[in-house]
Amino acid sequence: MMENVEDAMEDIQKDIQEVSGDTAISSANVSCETSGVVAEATHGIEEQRAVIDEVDEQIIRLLARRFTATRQVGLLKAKAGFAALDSVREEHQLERMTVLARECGLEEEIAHAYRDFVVTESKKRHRKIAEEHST
Ligand SMILES: O=C(O)C(=O)C[C@]1(C(=O)O)C=C[C@@H](O)C=C1
Repeated sequence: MMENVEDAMEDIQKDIQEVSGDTAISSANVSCETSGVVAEATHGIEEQRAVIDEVDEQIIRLLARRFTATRQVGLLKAKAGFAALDSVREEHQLERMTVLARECGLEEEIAHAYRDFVVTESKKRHRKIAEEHST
């Protein structure tokens, strides 16, 4: 009887060892998987940030070019006494940018927000140029 109890205890201890060993192995696997996901995410984010930096640089260069062109338009408008706003031109721009956004898979509201920003800023500058021109 005593032997049986001892045998039973031994079996239980072996079971505990097996279970805790398995748990250690599976938690090791989980932490290995987790570090793989973290490494992949870190690498992927770095790659995309390089793309973002390149795009931002191009956008700033293009914006500088656009504002140089609109400044010339502003000067010509001021000389000729034309208004800063040309609503027909703005309507065409809106239609064109809506089509472009759709073609590129860009949300229309982003294209419209961009257009609103640049056109509003360029009109502010036109008005300032006109003021300077009249004084
Ligand atoms: O095309 C013009 O007439 C401009 O003055 C340029 C611009 C623009 O920034 O694109 C700005 C104001 C006008 O209402 C329309 C367009």
